[in-house]
Amino acid sequence: MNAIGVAAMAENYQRFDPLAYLQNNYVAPRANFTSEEFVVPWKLRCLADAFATGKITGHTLIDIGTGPTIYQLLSACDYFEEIVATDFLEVNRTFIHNWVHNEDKDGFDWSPYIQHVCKIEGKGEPWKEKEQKLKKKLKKILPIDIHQPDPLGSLFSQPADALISTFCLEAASPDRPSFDKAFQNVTRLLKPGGHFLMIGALEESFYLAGEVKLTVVPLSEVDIKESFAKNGYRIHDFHSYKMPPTLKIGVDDVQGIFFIHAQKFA
Ligand SMILES: C[S@@+](CC[C@H](N)C(=O)[O-])C[C@H]1O[C@@H](n2cnc3c(N)ncnc32)[C@H](O)[C@@H]1O
Ligand SMILES: O=[N+]([O-])c1ccc2c(c1)CN[C@@H](CO)C2
Repeated sequence: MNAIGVAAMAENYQRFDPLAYLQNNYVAPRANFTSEEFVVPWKLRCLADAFATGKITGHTLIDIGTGPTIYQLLSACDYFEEIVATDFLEVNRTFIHNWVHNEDKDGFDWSPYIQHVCKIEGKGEPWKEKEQKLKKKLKKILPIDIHQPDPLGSLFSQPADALISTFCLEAASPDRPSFDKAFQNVTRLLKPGGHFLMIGALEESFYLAGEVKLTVVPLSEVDIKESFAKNGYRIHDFHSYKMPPTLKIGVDDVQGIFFIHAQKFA
């Protein structure tokens, strides 16, 4: 592991501003719910369709690098008893805690996301019911460091039934070797036969989150498929989204987004 690069990354993340990050990525123009040509509905569709297969289910789902967002858990909450959110930064863990416990006076309005997911899931579920269900299942919000051999430390003994991770590994690693090592580290958190859903950035080298500019490991579609294959996964599904010029708004240099559904060999 590139200890100096990882330490520099950790230092940089101390200036990560959750609200700025949310403003950059989770409000218009990127969060336009009128068409799946926009990136956020595209991401929600990928997740809703993956869980609708019913193949991804169990007791515990761990979200690796939750950040200040919960959209990635909305379709999962019908299929797991317990959802574990994790993040490197206390400011993000507190952000999620405040949302779960309705203490988020200066929080973020996730209702358009919850309403959209209820609509595309087509079960006629009232959005406030889904919101309450997720809050009830989000039982743990833990510190994590993907560069540690045991990312959750002693906080988590038995492997999880499934993992989800969105924009974390490539955005938290200083270089490709560190990314590959982090991939191995998080794979240890998943039981054999468990499913892993990942959403991430394609060919991105930086992103902004307030005053700070974070470096990102540029990944191609081949890179990410290779990472899963060489770490003992079978790829069930892969989709990619090309970022339209209208959504290239200066907050990063992302070229596209990938969605992958993989299963760890038993
Ligand atoms: C680009 S954000 C992704 C947030 C959210 N999952 C989403 O979909 O927008 C990257 C996240 O990785 C977290 N992170 C940074 N370094 C990390 C590390 N060493 N281990 C785990 N997470 C880390 C950051 O705190 C941040 O929340
Ligand atoms: O278009 N989006 O919906 C979207 C959402 C989150 C993020 C990006 C794009 C690109 N940058 C990553 C950080 O590496 C975070």
